Amino acid sequence: MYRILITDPLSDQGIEKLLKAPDVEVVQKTNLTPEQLLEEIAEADALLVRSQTKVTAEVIQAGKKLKVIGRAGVGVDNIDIPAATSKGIIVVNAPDGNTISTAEHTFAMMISLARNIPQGYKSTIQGKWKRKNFVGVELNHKTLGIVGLGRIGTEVAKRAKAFNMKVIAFDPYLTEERAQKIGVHKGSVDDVITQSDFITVHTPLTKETRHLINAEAFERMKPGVRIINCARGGIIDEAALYEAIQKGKVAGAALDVFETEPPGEHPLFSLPQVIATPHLGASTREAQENVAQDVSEEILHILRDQPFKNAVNLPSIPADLQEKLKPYQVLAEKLGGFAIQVANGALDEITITYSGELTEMDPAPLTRIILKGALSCYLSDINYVNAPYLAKERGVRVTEQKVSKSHGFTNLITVETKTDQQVTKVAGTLLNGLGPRIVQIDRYSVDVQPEGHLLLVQHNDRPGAIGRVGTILGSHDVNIATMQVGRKDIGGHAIMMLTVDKPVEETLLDSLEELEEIETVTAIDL
Ligand SMILES: NC(=O)c1ccc[n+]([C@@H]2O[C@H](COP(=O)([O-])OP(=O)(O)OC[C@H]3O[C@@H](n4cnc5c(N)ncnc54)[C@H](O)[C@@H]3O)[C@@H](O)[C@H]2O)c1
Ligand SMILES: O=C(O)CC[C@@H](O)C(=O)O
Repeated sequence: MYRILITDPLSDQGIEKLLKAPDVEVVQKTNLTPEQLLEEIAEADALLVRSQTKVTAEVIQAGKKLKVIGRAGVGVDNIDIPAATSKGIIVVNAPDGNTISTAEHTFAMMISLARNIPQGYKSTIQGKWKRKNFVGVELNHKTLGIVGLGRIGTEVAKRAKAFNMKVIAFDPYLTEERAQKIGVHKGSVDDVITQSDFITVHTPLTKETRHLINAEAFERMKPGVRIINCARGGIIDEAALYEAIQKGKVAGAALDVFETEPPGEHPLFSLPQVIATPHLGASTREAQENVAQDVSEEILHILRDQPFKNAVNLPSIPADLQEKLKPYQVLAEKLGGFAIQVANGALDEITITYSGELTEMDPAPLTRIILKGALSCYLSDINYVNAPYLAKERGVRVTEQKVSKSHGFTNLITVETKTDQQVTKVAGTLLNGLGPRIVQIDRYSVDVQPEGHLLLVQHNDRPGAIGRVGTILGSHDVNIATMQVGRKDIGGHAIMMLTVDKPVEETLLDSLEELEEIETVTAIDL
């Protein structure tokens, strides 16, 4: 039974799938204090939040069983992503479900701002009739500058076109082709800042976007410009905005989000040119149902070990690629485990080479699996999410490459490990109908099923060596299931690769290493 803790208000229809799932217990507790949250999270397999709950490193650390954090919405700035990644916890969001609602809210704010609707409403219901105080401006033929032409920015642009506005957009990923398709002018931040009558921001809050709209930007704007922020507080410098409105440079601002939320008695609210809503962009019945539904499905998929798509801390893999890579998963994980166990010393570097048909696809997901297989020999709590992170944290350099030459195999994965003592190379393939095989250990060709308990014996090729190894195994009651021998020259260095029926004890390894012709013996468990 999976325990899913929900700590912000969510649509009941949206979480219906969770409520009905036979393998899930849903615990809904909103308005928890930080101490209560630490207590509740201890037993949870999944945490589901909106933007209110602050999922700090401390909360993540307290989530002993936590596998996934779901955010019913886009922005994940209330979740400590690096802390989740380092603990191997997947963070999923619902990026599409509230796009339209937020774009519509942005538009509602822009029209309200242009026509002084909130101010006019307030005055009218106070019994006044001050028509000349609330003369507005048309959107028709005005220039709208959009910073961030992602999902919401694009929907805002489309609506602006319907209002006959000229749209200039800046987004580092905007191509000329896409701009033309949407019907916007691709510009620089400077173009947006200097040419717009209305400016709306639709980026996440990042190091680059924090105070992107600041005092210096306000200086360069057209007099009478109007500003809208329905993305994240902090993209606009609120103190600079206050100054710019006071000076008459900015005619007004419509804010749905604030540097601190809730903003309390903010100085901006003393200005009649400022209109505000309490982070309502995504607050529609439809959006809340969509995001809760999307994220609930993702959480169920993750808990049940099924494919999922919107992980924030794991690259998403297109469905067709997932299908192609699926058969290689076992090979990749076993090969990683095998490679690390035959490598002596402290690991410095892993080079993974993909050959044959694997060169025709993006093998990056397999690299994560190989790293997971390798590092789980030393580290607990490792998974596909944190494997690359933990490798990097431990100073292990990981290189991924593709080469066409596959030594006669349809597909081949070679893992070369470099430690402070040696370089070791192992290669594996997926044999049609037969499953994964290890086919190379250093210079030697082998054909080993990477499964169960294995013994790699490095020795000098002398008559009787194989027999003596067999006798010692027998005397320790260890049955040999399969055995292969590889050598390059008669009487030279050779290897034996044995599959045995039970784990090999340290005392047995010592007895084998006492044999004169034996160089090293390595037990491998897969
Ligand atoms: N007010 C609300 O209730 C509400 C609701 C939903 C989303 N949001 C917020 O709206 C924002 C946009 O959401 P979205 O779904 O469109 O996200 P998105 O990821 O689809 O789009 C964001 C865009 O910003 C661009 N960008 C990033 N850094 C940039 C920079 N320095 N300069 C210019 N562009 C930059 C990206 O390339 C991307 O195209 C997010 O911050 C999200 O959290 C707010
Ligand atoms: O949960 C909310 O209503 C806010 C959502 C919004 O800020 C988001 O980033 O998706």
